[in-house]
Amino acid sequence: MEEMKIPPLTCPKTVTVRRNPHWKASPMPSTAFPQIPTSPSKNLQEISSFPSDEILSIQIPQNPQPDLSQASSTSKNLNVFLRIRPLVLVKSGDRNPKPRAKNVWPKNPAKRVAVKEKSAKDKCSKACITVDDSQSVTLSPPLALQTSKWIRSEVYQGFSYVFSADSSQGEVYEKMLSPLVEEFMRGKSGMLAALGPSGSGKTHTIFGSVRDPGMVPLALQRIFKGTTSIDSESRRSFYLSIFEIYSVHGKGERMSDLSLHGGDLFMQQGTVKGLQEVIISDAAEAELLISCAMLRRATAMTNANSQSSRSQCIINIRSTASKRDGNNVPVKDAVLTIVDLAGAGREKRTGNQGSRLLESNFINNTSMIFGLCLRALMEHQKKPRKPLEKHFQDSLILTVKSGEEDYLDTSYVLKQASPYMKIKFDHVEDPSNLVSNKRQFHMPRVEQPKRMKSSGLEPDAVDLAKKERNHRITRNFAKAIWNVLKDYKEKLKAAESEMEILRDKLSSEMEILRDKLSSEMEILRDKLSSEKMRNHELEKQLKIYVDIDSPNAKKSEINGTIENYDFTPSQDQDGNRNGKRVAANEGKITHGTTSSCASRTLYVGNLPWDSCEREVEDLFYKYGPIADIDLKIPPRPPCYAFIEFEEARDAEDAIRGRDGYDFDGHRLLVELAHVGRRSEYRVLVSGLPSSASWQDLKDHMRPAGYVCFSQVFRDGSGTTGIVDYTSYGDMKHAIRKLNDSEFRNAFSRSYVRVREYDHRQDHSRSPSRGRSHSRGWSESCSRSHGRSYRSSRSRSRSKSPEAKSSCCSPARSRSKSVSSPSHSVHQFMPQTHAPC
Ligand SMILES: Nc1ncnc2c1ncn2[C@@H]1O[C@H](COP(=O)(O)OP(=O)(O)OP(=O)(O)O)[C@@H](O)[C@H]1O
Repeated sequence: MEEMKIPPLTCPKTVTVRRNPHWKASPMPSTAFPQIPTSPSKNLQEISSFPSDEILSIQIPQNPQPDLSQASSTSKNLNVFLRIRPLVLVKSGDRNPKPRAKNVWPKNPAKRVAVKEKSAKDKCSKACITVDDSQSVTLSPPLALQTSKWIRSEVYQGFSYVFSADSSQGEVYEKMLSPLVEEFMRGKSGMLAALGPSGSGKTHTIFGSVRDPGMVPLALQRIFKGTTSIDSESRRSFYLSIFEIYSVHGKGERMSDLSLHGGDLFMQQGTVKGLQEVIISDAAEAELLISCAMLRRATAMTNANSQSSRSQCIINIRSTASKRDGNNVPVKDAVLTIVDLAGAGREKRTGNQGSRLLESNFINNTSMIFGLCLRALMEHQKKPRKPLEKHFQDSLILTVKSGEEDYLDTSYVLKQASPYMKIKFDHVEDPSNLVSNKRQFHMPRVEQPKRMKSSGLEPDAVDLAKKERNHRITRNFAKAIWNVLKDYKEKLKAAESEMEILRDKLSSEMEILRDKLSSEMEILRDKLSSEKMRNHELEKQLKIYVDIDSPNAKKSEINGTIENYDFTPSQDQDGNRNGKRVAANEGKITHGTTSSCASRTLYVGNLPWDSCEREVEDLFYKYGPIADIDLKIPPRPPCYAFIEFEEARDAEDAIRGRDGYDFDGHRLLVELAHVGRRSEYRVLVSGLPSSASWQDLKDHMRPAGYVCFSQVFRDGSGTTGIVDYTSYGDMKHAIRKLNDSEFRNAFSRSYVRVREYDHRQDHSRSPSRGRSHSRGWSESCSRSHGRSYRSSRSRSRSKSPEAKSSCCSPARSRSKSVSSPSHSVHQFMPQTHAPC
C-alpha cells in the first residue's frame, strides 16, 4: 500500500513511500533444521521408545479453568512507541559529538530565543525524520543518498505514539508507562523494553538523570506516591531486582546481579538463579539502589555515545499482596519489568575496535535475537490466526536519532521494528489462576467444595472425573511400561543368543591362533638353537685364532709394523682360503721386482674354484692390455690369480672397477700384488713328507715366530723346506721349539728336523738360485694337488729369459701354458710363498 506524498521541504526530490503496513516477515527457516527420520533405521534393532506421546495424548480433564471467553480479555496490539532524540549539532571535525547538555540553556531569555532559533534552523537543515502526527513519521534520506532510486522517503505509521524531539520525560511517562504502572498497581504485570541504535536515548528514557528523571524513577514515584512504607492498607510489599546480561570481550554470555551484594547469575530451566530481590519501601530508597546498580553496569565510551551501555539491563519491580485490600478485593502479585537494551551500532559509527568490537558484535547479535523473537511471535500469530494469550502487557519504545548522519541507523530500526506493532495479544485477566490452581492441592479438604462450588462444578462430578483421569493415566502408563519391557526381553534374548554364537566363534579362533603360535614358536626355537650352536662354533674358532695369533701380535708390536700383524693371522688359519689372506701370503713378488712391475700386477683373490683363465681375462681385459695372467688353483679353494697389465694406470682402473665385484657369487678381492720380503734368519726343515706344501710348512713353523717366507723343494734326499723368520730370536726359538716336532698335513705326518740354514753350505738350494731349478722341482712335484695356469700374451713371447726373471712372473712360458702342476714347489713368486 503505497501512496505518493508531497515530499518534505528538506528533501524535495524524494518519493515518499508509505511503509507500514508493508513489511512481510519471511517464513522461519524450518528446513535449516535436520529432519529427524520418523521411521527407525532398518539396521538398528529397535526398542520402542518410551511412549511419552501416547501418554501425553491422553485427554485429561483439566482443573477447572476460568472461561477465557468470559474473562475480561481485550485483544490488543503490542504497544510500539517511538521517541526521537533531539538533534545534536555536529561541528565539523568533531569525531565524538557531545550530546546536548541538558538543563544548560542560557539563562538570558534573549539569548535563549536566539539559540533556540539557531538550533531550530540547524535541526531543520539536518533532521532526517519528521513527525507527521502522533502515530506516524516520515523518514527522508539525506541529499547525499538521494541519488539512488532505491532510497526514498518513507512514512512509518501505526505507532502507539510518536514522541517528538521536544517531548519531555514526563510526557513520555504519562503516555507510555503510566498505563502500565496503573495496571501494575492493580495487580497486572507489564513490561517495557527500549530498543534503538547506540546513543539514541534508551538509557536516557529509561533512567533519565537527576534533573530529568526517566521512566523508572517516575514509575517508582508513582508506586510509592502517598506511601512511605509498606502500604498498611493494601498490605502490599514491593521488591526490586536489577541485573544485566553482558559479554566479556564478546566471548560468551554472562549475567550479573547489579544489586549491592549481587554476584554472577545463571540460567536454570528458564529461570534466573541467584538473583536477589531487595524489598523497597519508598521511591528514594529504590532510586538509590538503582543508581548504585547503574554504577556497576558495564558502560564504555564509543564514538556514538560517550557513555554507551554495554549490557542489557533488566529491572523488575514486584508487588506482592497476601491479603485483600480495604475493599475486600483480592490483590494479585504483579511484576513490572523495564528493560534497557544495549544499543546496536555499526562499526563505522561506533569506531569500536578489538575487544570492544567483539562486545559490539555480541550486542548486535542479542538485538538481532530479540528482533527474531518478536518476528517468531508474529509468525506464530499468523498460523493459528489467533492472538497470543498473555497475562501481562508489553510495550516497546523505539528510540531513534534524528540527525541526517543517523539516517541509516534510524531507517534500519524503523524497518525492523515497526512491524512489531502488528503483534496481537489477548490479555488474559487473571494471571494468578495457575497459582490459585496449584494452591488448591494444598488447600484443606474442607475448603475444596467451596472453591468448586464457586467454579460451578459439583464435587462428585469433579471427583469422578479426577478418578477416571487417574485411572486412564495409570492404565496407559502401565501399558506403555509393559510394551517397553516386552521389547527389552525379546532384545535381551536375541543378544544372549548372539553372544553365545560369538563366544563359540571366539574360542575356535583362539584355538587356531594358539596352534599357529605354538608351531611358530617351535620353528623359532629351532632356529635359535641352531644359531646358538653356530655362535658357539664361531666363538671356538675365534678363540683358536686368538690363541694362534697372540705370539705374532706381540711380534708385530715389537716390529712396529701393522702390516705384519694384519696379514699374519690371515694366512695362519686358512691358508689361501680367504682372498685377503692369499693376497697377503701369496701376492708377493719376491725376486727381481721393480716398482713398475709391482704397480702393474694385480692380485685377484677369492675366485671360484672352477675358474679358468679365459674368465679371468674376460673380467679384466676392458681395463687395458694385459701382459700376463697367472691363475693359481691351490689344493683348497678359492682360486687366485695375478694379472700383469702393461700400464700401471690400467691396473689402478681394474682395482677400482673390480674390487668387490660379485663374480659368480664370489666377491672378488682385487689389489696390487705386494712385493715379498726375504730375510737372513732362515731355517732348513728336513724330513718333511712328500705331500707337504709351503702352506703346510708355514703353518707348522708359525708357532715359533713370524714367518716371512716358506718354500718346499724335493730332491733325491727327500722333501726339504726353507723358512725365513723376520728376526733372529724367532729363528732361534723355532730351532729350539720345533726341531724334532711332529709335522702333519691332510695326507701324512712325520717328525721334522729344524736347523739353522747355512748360507754357505748348499747354494743350489738357496731360493735365489733355485730359480734356475724351479722347472726341475716343479716336475718332481707332480703329486701335489694344485695347478698353475700360466698364460703369456704376445709380449711374453718376445721376452727373453732375463726379461722374465726381471718380472714378477719368472716362469713366463712361451705359450699359454696349462703348465704342469707345479704348485708344490713354491720356489719364487708366485709359486713360492712369501708372506709379508
Ligand atoms: N530526549 C533526550 N533529551 C536530551 N538528551 C538526550 C535525549 N536522548 C538522549 N539524550 C542524550 O544522549 C546521550 C546518549 O543517550 P543514551 O546514553 O541514553 O543512549 P543509549 O541509546 O542508551 O545508547 P547506548 O545504547 O550506547 O547505551 C546521553 O547523553 C543523553 O543524555
